[in-house]
Amino acid sequence: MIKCQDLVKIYKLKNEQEVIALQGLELEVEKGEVMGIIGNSGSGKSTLLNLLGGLDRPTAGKLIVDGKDLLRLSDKDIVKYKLETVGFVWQNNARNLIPYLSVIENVELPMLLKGGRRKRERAIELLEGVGMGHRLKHRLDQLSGGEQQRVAIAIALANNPSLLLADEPTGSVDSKTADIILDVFREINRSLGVTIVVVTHDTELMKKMDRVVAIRDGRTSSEIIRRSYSKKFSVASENDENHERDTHIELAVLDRAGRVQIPREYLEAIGIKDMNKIKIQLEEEKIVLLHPNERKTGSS
Ligand SMILES: Nc1ncnc2c1ncn2[C@@H]1O[C@H](COP(=O)(O)OP(=O)(O)OP(=O)(O)O)[C@@H](O)[C@H]1O
Repeated sequence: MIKCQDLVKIYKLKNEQEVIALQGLELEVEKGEVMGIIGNSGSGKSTLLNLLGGLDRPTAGKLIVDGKDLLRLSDKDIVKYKLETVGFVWQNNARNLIPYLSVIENVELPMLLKGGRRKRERAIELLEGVGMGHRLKHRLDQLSGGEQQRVAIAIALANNPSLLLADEPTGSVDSKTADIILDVFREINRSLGVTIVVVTHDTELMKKMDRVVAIRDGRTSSEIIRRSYSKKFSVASENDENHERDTHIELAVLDRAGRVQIPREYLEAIGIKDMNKIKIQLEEEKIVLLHPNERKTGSS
């Protein structure tokens, strides 16, 4: 569904300076996955979401979504892509909903823009699907935060997108509401087969994703994969016991040049700080990383 290879995004600032927001990001997302993206502030999460959503263009690399090459699409095709292939749910509801329209009119609007038919029936169907069938005539300020998010999901689904992108969809609601929103995502994923990519800081939300990809400094650095999911897609071997702690495994991402990003905490645990070299040894079937002054292997 999504293939990013060596994806680069450089923002040019007015004073001629450049910001490298993504520097060779690698990511593949299967059709029908529910995937999370995590990362520190400034790591490039929103930049990635904007590129996936066709709101901004990559600087270099490869970005294919649903068979469309986003580096090569014409401006006209990008408009079509935004209307037909992707749906967005933002944290900020002012961005999701038009305040002076009713709930049902908000859901009808994207269909109107696309020139679709059966708008009213489909809008009702969608709103019932997200548990908002009883609030059709309400306006934005008459809904709770969680209700607004559910309407936002219905709007995002209006034109039957194959990809749903959500930026911190539970960022401004309590944990119970966050749970309900996540259930809505799961349900639409199951019933409509929509691929869902969610940027989140919410650790509870992360636990419920098939896969969570961590971005560090504009690169994919590691992946946390649910065991049931890893079995389904055979991405990792395992000798597991069905223990709560064991339901996820973490894999570091290895790019085609053989680069791996090692989490700072791991480096600091072996005394590596402000250094640009590390000792690397091959031991039987293991690659061991050591402090440059370490003489014999043992800790890594
Ligand atoms: N329009 C822009 N112009 C210039 N620089 C930008 C622009 N948008 C983002 N950046 C920079 O690109 C880098 C990545 O930003 P991005 O917003 O993608 O990070 P993020 O991981 O989403 O952060 P946060 O969690 O704080 O939203 C940052 O250094 C940011 O300052």
